[in-house]
Amino acid sequence: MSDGGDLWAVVPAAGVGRRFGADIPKQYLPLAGRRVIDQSLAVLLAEPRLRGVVVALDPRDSFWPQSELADDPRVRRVAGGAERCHSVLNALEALAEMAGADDWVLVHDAARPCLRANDLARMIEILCDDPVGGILAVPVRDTMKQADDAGRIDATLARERLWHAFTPQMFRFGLLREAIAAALAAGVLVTDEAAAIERFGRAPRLVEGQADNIKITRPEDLPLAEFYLQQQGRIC
Ligand SMILES: Nc1ccn([C@@H]2O[C@H](COP(=O)(O)OP(=O)(O)OP(=O)(O)O)[C@@H](O)[C@H]2O)c(=O)n1
Ligand SMILES: C[C@](O)(CO)[C@H](O)COP(=O)(O)O
Repeated sequence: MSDGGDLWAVVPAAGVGRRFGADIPKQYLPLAGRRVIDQSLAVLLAEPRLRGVVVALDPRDSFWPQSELADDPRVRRVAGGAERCHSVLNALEALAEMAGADDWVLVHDAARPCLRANDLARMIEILCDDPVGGILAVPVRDTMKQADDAGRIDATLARERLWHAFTPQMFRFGLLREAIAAALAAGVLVTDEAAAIERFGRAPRLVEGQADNIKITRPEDLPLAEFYLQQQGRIC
């Protein structure tokens, strides 16, 4: 990296895919000739500045050994935790043996296989000189409503300042490890890394990316991801 620090990745992949409802965890479903997780890892490992990846897996995971990247020397595995934030912290603790406090870490969901290499490269170039770090994100396009407890509209939000937070989310290793540990110690189960950084009074940068960097969450997301990967010419 331009400042002399190294770049690492953490991939949370220990989820069970409850909302997807498949008979195997969604990160192991077939997608465009590979598996979801291998699509996501392949984009990261193709980034020449990346030193290594720590993948957080369910300790009961029996699917990982079949991954085409399981034997890649740049990939280490660690046990995930009950929630995504626990999995990320476990991976950061494992990374502590290799990463310095000022190294950069980007956290990318295994369930986001459509990340574009040029979005990743541009995000790294923009953030590597940033004093805080930031996230890949997309501005909201629809009018956004806030619901009351009865399922009725109780506010229309000013959408000009609303963004969808995606991954990767990229921060300095020391700051990120401390921020997530502090959030968990306070009982705050942050759903993304930026929320932990915000709790520290820092303002992560929003880096606009492509809207096709979707997270595979529900069944209808898989054919959409297949279409997006076809559009990107990434069908194997
Ligand atoms: N305890 C957990 C939960 C989730 N994840 C990972 O975090 C990413 C985003 O999480 P999500 O889409 O919520 O995945 P699941 O938790 O599997 O989905 P669900 O909530 O529907 O069970 C996924 O790559 C998932 O594997 C993780 O590493 N550890
Ligand atoms: C990290 C994330 O993908 C950013 O949008 C999202 O918060 C993950 O949420 P999930 O409920 O763990 O899928």
